[in-house]
Amino acid sequence: MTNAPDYGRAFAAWRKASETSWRDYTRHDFVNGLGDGTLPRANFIHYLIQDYVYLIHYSRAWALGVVKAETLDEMQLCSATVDALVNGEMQLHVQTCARDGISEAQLFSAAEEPENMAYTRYVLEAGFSGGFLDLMAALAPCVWGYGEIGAILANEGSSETYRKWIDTYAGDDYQTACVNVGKLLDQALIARLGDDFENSPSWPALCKKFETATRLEIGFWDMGMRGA
Ligand SMILES: Cc1ncc(CO)c(N)n1
Repeated sequence: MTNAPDYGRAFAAWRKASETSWRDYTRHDFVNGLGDGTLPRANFIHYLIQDYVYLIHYSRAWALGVVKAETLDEMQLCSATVDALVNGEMQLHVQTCARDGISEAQLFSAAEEPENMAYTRYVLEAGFSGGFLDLMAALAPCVWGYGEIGAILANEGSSETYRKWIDTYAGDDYQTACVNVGKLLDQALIARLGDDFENSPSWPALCKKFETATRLEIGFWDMGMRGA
């Protein structure tokens, strides 16, 4: 069993507060199928097309972080994340799909599954109606969950079939992004809620947003298992 990664204090606290959902997310059958190569290729491609659409809206939500930020550090983290998503992670999707004969135009215009729409619109709404921390609590399970899953599969995966996907999330660039998000979130929480942020009256509502987004990640994997 791989240990929890060290992405900081907020990560450890939120992860623990959502323990059961977090386990169901990071140890989902879809994840196991990526690790041992038993996930059917058709399910993977359907997932990847949906994930491309997901990342479009997820990038918009990080861009909203630039709007909601209150310090230059926060603006830098959010704008760097938009860059990493749009110019980095999404290339995996474009290249992998291109090898299966799916063009970028097809990816961009793919019909969005309800589970996909529910997740990204939930995150955007958390940002529209709330402050920077509300948005971050809803954005965080995506970043850190795939970081943890990448680390688990790099250690425990037994197949080469989905190696490129695994390496994207287990790799240094992505793991460094997880650590940087963790550092900045710890700072943002301390600046707004005080050093003892886990005991602030605002904390439970943030935990709830984190867990809701985690449940929506489980729904996203369920969608992937169901297939097209
Ligand atoms: C649904 C989902 N969650 C997290 C990530 C990681 O960025 C992703 N690409 N897709």
